Amino acid sequence: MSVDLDVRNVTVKFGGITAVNDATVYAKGGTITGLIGPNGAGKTTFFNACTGRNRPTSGTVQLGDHRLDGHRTSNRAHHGLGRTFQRMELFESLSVAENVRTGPSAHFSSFRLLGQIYATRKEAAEVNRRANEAMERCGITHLANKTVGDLSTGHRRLVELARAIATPFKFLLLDEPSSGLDVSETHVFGKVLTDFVADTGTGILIVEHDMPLVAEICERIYVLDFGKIIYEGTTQQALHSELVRAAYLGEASVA
Ligand SMILES: Nc1ncnc2c1ncn2[C@@H]1O[C@H](COP(=O)(O)OP(=O)(O)OP(=O)(O)O)[C@@H](O)[C@H]1O
Repeated sequence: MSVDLDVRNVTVKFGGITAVNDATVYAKGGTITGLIGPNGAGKTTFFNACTGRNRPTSGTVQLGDHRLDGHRTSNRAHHGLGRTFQRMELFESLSVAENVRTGPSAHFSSFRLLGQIYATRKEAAEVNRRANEAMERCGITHLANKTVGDLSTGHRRLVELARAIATPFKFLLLDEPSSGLDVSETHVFGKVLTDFVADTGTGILIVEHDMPLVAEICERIYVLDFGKIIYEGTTQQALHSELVRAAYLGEASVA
């Protein structure tokens, strides 16, 4: 079942800086929504406000029927809000399969009173099943036993994505997930995302600087500039908006 992410009037301040200013974003489940904007516009801060990593001075965050604001980060993940980070946070010395399994394994253990200690056999089998399916979806099954520290950036990005999609999240926030990929790797990455969303109904809100990828995969786009949402519309509308071009896309925009 798809759930929507409904974030309203979020403001985040760091001392005298207003990093996010009264931002409202509605991202529909089962689709990919883009959040774009220049460096320093407040995109990561907005994600952190959604996941509870920082404390907004105002605003609400709702996932489906659940109000998440006021909850700790772990509780928000428990309710199905997942994220990836701009800088990959993988376990370098573990294998690809072990890295991917940490996602669902940590998620399931958060539902148990005694945490990691008493995983049932059924649960371990489900973790394996999910990890194998995610690795297959991401085309990295052949790398399952390789050490992550030995992989290329492109493969590491796919491991990170596999870990996120192996976890039973209802909605994913992806922070510049294609950073460091070449053009053909980015195309493959985009296809994995669109297939995943279409097959599972999971919603994605993606922060991305790669405009061809945004144009290819996003249904709607929000544009942040100096902490404010300055534009919201379909991807085609956004790419042809004078306001968006002036604020962000400049001359090097995609048609
Ligand atoms: N912990 C912090 N303390 C103080 N200022 C911060 C903090 N985090 C972010 N900022 C400031 O808030 C503003 C928004 O930063 P943020 O990282 O959210 O932008 P961004 O759009 O994600 O940028 P980029 O595209 O470069 O990742 C910037 O001016 C940044 O310097």
